[in-house]
Amino acid sequence: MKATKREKRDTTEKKSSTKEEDTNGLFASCSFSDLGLHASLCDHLQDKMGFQRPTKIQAEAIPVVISGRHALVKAATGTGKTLVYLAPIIHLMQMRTPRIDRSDGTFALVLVPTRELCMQVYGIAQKLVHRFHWLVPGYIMGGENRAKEKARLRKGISILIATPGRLLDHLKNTSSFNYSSLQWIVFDEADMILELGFGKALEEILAFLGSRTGVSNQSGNKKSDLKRSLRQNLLLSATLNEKVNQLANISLDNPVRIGLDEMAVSLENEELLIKDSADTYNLPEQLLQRYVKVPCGSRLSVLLSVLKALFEREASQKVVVFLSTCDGVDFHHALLTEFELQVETNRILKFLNCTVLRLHGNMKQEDRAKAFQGFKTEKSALLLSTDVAARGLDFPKVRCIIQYDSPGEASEYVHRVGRTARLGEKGEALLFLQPVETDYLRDLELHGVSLKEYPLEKILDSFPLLQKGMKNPYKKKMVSLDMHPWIMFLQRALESFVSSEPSMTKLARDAFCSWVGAYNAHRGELKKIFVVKKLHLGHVARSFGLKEQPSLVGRVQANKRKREDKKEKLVKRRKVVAKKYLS
Ligand SMILES: Nc1ncnc2c1ncn2[C@@H]1O[C@H](COP(=O)(O)OP(=O)(O)OP(=O)(O)O)[C@@H](O)[C@H]1O
Repeated sequence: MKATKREKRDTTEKKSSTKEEDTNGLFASCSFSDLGLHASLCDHLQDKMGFQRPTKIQAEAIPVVISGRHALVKAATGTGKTLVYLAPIIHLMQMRTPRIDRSDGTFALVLVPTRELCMQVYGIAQKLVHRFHWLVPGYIMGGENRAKEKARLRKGISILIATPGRLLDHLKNTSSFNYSSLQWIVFDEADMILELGFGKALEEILAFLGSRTGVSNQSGNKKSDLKRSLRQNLLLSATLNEKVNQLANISLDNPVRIGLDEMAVSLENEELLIKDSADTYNLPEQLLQRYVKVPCGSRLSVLLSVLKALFEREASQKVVVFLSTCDGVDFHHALLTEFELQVETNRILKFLNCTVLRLHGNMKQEDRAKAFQGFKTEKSALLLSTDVAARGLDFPKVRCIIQYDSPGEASEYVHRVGRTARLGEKGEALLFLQPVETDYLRDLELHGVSLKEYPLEKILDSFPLLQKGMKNPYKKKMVSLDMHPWIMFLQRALESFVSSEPSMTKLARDAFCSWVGAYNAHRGELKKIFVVKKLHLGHVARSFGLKEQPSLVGRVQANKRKREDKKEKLVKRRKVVAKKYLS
């Protein structure tokens, strides 16, 4: 007898799931339909999206979401948390009778910290509603055209993905935005939303939408005859910690805790309390985590050498380098795109032979979107980014994460490295530290993260300069890394390249000044590890290919003025908005 399509699929599923369970233990042994999801949705997940089985976190959390309970979900990066909320919400929405119509307004709201994540979640929602054409996903976010967003909101968006600032803007100013039927609020990367300073905005948003009960300030005006259901709120992140306590308490009602062990959470005076002990983070087991100790003056040459070694080892691969500032991204992007090196007499070669992309918050929205999509689809590329790419972004097949500028808190480290080794894939991460910063390793260890040392000498010795009979003094006596012949050669070439082009020199100077500012902005305990006064600013300048240290005085004041101007403009704008809203 011929096997049916579903039987054939079941056999394939069994085979692939056994393999997956053997290799990484990430997947559950049940199927999506065992979790109670609608058959069409399960078929779509399997046939069109290639998801044969739920991951363990999906198997545990999806039934909870279907049950209607509020939930707090903590699970490692790249384990499929987006589906944890989107699949059951779509399942519940498609079941409603009468059918949801877009004119009924928004039923589910997903709040995310960044524009790129907003686009990404929207893309997944679009795929998941494929067989339920009456459900309309949409997004609103900073940088987009407000008038177009207003028009989309007027037509109706059933599943709305939003960044908090822009959502608040529409709640205040778009009267046609109908959220009277809102049933779900999801805070994806909840801790990051708060870290970005959106705490007050979230409180205002919840005041508009009704925090736990689902009684929003529009509920009374509801025109549709749909039955009002109770609100269900969900909070998710790989690093849920004590910082989300307040948000959890105003938004969640007796939540189910998933991935947070009993010891890490308590109930005090009816208030949920996530304790410091929740700060131990799970990282993908297969992720190779290393650090490299580099004196400040050689940082740039070592970065370039590591990148060259990576792309020469495997021409086709994707690498992300995290930097602390937008100016830093711009400078390194220009440098890595244009820098050439004379390897032999009359032979000049491009130093890095790969596509180099950049991403940061000061770029125009269309350039940001282009870079984000570009890095998603490229088979081989290098992405230079600030922390806008650190959270939630799912770039396929990223092989290596380099944290050239150190992250702040351990949670930032976890999310940055989480862009690789996703869903059981291989991945490696490299953290740059100066000798005076190595206490940071201890800080990471307190959060359950431990790193091995990277074999830098071996990599540097492999470059051609040494193979041509040059002596390596570095090998014989323990002199500084700055004296390694390859590093000396490269540093000279970099300095002459940066000084030969005025535009490049300007980029380097700006990047230097911003870097010092960012270094000085470390908070709390980290201020004791990253101490500007311990740095030799001349060596910092060398790490931007500058022969001399630029003056910081005028710039620091100019930056301060710029910040103050910006603040003033913001206050003015808020006043205008408030006036409009109150009148
Ligand atoms: N059941 C599944 N089977 C196969 N692939 C899956 C499954 N669930 C999710 N994925 C894929 O796994 C990848 C990671 O998913 P997702 O981005 O939701 O992870 P995450 O846990 O939210 O990560 P982060 O914490 O970094 O935001 C995505 O490419 C997604 O398409």
